[in-house]
Amino acid sequence: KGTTREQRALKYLKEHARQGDPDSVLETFDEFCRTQEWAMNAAEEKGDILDEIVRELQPTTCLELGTYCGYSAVRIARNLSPSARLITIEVNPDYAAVAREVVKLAGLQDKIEVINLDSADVIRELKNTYDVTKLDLVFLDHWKYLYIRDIKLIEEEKLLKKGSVVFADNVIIPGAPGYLEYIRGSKNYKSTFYSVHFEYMDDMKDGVEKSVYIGDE
Ligand SMILES: O=C(NCCNC(=O)c1cc(-c2ccc(F)cc2)cc(O)c1O)c1cc(O)ncn1
Ligand SMILES: [Mg+2]
Repeated sequence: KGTTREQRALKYLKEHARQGDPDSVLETFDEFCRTQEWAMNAAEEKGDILDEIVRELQPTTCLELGTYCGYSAVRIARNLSPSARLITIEVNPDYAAVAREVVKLAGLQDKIEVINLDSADVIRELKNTYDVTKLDLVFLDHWKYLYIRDIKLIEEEKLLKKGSVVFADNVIIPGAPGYLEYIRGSKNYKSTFYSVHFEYMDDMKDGVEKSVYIGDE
């Protein structure tokens, strides 16, 4: 078939989800992944924990690494306060293009900015180019071996403040080499592990890690 899985998912969303309704977009995407084709969304149990973090933290500035089709970007942004925003970075141009459409379908284009660049290059520019002072929430969901590189870069750029939350997907499957040791071994974070099912697979276990920054500003 000439189409990619991501394009087929977008087509399904456009045909079955209610325009401007984030909840409908997410429900429809979950339905697609359970009935048509699996996709690597931070869904179900992972999404519920993400919802809980956003509702409790009420973050003003959020950063997501690894947009994919925009499922978690919509999941985060639907719970943000009016002036809050989410910057989400996706290195893959095909994924980024689909994500922009999904964000538009959800009616959240004023809250979400999808950037199709390498995460490290953007992190270095967040203060100067993207007008960011501090990050209240960071969601790590991109290439797993990059989690440790990028969290160190975020610390170097002094983008975290006391209470900032770093939430990492896939710390069991595929796993994030070096990340768990680093973040659990650091005196600057208080980390909690959540055992969750792998997205859309009731017989597979994954894990997510929530780390609260307690280091110096
Ligand atoms: O950004 C890029 N991947 C998304 C990172 N996310 C993941 O890799 C990811 C993978 C899995 C996963 C786990 C087990 C399995 F059998 C299949 C997939 C689950 C997840 O929840 C993820 O988040 C990317 C850009 C590119 O150009 N080429 C290549 N990959
Ligand atoms: Mg993931």
